[in-house]
Amino acid sequence: MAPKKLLCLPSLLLPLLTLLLPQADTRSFVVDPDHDRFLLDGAPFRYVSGSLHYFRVPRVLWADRLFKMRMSGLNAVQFYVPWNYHEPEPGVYKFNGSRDLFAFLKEATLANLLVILRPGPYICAEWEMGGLPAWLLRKPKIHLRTSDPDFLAAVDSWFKVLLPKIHPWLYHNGGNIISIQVENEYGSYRACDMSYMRHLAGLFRALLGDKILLFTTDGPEGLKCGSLQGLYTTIDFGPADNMTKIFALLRKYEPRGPLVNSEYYTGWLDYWGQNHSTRSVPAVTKGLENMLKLGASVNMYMFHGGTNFGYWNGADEKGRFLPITTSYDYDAPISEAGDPTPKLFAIRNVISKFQEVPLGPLPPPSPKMTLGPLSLHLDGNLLAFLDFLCPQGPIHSILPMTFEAVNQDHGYMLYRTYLTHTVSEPTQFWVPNNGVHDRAYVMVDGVFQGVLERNMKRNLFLTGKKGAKLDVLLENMGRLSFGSNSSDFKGLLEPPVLGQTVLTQWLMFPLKVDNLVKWWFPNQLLKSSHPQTPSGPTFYSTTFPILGSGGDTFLFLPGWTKGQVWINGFNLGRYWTKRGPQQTLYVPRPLLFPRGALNKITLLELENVPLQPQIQFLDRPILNSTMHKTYIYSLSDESASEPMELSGH
Ligand SMILES: CCCCNC(=S)N1C[C@H](O)[C@@H](O)[C@@H](O)[C@H]1CO
Repeated sequence: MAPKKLLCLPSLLLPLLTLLLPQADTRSFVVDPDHDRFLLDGAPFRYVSGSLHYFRVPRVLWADRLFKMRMSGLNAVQFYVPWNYHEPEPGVYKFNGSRDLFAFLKEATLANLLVILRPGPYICAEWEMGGLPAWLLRKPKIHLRTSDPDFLAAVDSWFKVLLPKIHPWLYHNGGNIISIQVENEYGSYRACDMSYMRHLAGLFRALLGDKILLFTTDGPEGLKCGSLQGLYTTIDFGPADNMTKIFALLRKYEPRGPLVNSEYYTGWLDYWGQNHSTRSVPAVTKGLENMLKLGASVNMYMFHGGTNFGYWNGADEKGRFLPITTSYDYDAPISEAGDPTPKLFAIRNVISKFQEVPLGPLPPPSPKMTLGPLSLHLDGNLLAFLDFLCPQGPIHSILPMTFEAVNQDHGYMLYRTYLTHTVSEPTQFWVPNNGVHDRAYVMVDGVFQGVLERNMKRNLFLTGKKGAKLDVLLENMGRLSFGSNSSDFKGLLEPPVLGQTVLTQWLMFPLKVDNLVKWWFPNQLLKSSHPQTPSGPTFYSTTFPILGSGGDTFLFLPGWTKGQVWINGFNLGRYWTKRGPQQTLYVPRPLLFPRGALNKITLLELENVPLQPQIQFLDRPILNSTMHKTYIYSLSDESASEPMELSGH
């Protein structure tokens, strides 16, 4: 829906008003190379922008977050468009509800914020597969982010749907989008395929016209392969980097025009199993002030981080596979729960030295709610619900198949085989070539045997009788979102080995866990009386009313190990209490039914539950639990069963 023109005014007023308002054909946002600045409608302009990802914030909270950004003194908001969030299957497009990109654009307009749009196709962002759809990997030999014809065909098809919808929102067409980024830090990717970048630039020009400012963003080391003639070159760096040196390097690629830092890091991302990341207020504000003094335009990454709900977190590879946490708080100026922080007020103070900030106070932190402890009851082992989790039945194959090969993009898949001989002595069970992507929960005849984990836990020992059922639940912990030199396929990538026997003849059960939680459990009048061995993948739940008017809250799962949480059918994301550093999950108030109605919480605990299966809702987050162990896997030792513990407290 294009922005509404002023067509509803009485006809006598319209001619007068249109004389006063800048007309679409006089609206412009351009580079002024003679004065190293931007011009907005012909007047000198510098943007002070912040990143907020609509796909990490419930739609009902978009206006609140954008208002707080405006009140912080920002005049623009920068955000990505994740391709996989909007095209879940080839040719199936979703722009409704929490995916309504155009409603978000309208909210940004209402907040009086200009927009810097970054539609990819790759976005990184610690998002699942960097925003690329997993269904691309159904062609296993595809070369992502290159001029591979299969990749370009999918990219063209997507952008021929998206970019015409963006066109009316361009600033010179009456919208609020002032610039658009092509790809994302392409110079950090190994391919350096300039025909790919030229293809994208041509496609963007063909679909968006020749007036919109197109740009690239790269780190200092990526400018060579990331920049392209005809696209304005911008750079990204953080508070600890040498601004003078980096901007001097940028000038080699963009000798004239405004200096632009498209990602000034106000904080940083968190990985499960690593300590919580922070960036100090003085360091962030000092760097910001130095850039503003130079007249640079700056986008702060992130200004509000939000949450990786569901299965949407990505991962990095730094010596080993590192999944990103559910919280994307990022130590950003606006906290994950939407609260202004001291960092926000310090940044607002810096901005006020250079340009007007809106008068009036920032809204106070939102009301918070505490509740509990609440006891959860056992619904049953995951295996007890297999018929409902995989209604179409299993797929049979001699060798195990990947998630992508069976069209299961996210979540969980059960692999089942039957022992062809009895193993009476504890016998090593492992998957060659680090082939568990990413975590496996192993059962024999329904009895939990333990966990295998990519890079971290390569084998376990088990016994079993001939004909026993060997079940391996595979968890996809999120596909690599950065720097991956190969496609991150998920599942059992190799046939497992038991002792000296390569196990073949597998049944694959792609599991629709969200459907079970949303549609089957709520209709269960009587509690299912499944045989209970409360260990391994197991569902627990309870219902609860909120007290008073409720508020934002933080789910705390003391003693639980690792799993997934749903509240009223909404997939809140992963928890991993045992590994940290995140110990709580943000629960936005709008997810909870008001007083008088019952809310339902369901947990899928993958390993072991506490003696008291209880949960609590706290009024504050715990994101920085000191890591009790720093794990490292000795890459040389293929059969190492346990990672070495580098430090214990
Ligand atoms: C560990 C390096 C992860 C690579 N990502 C980097 S450098 N970043 C640049 C990237 O463009 C952005 O999307 C974010 O991913 C950001 C980190 O938050």
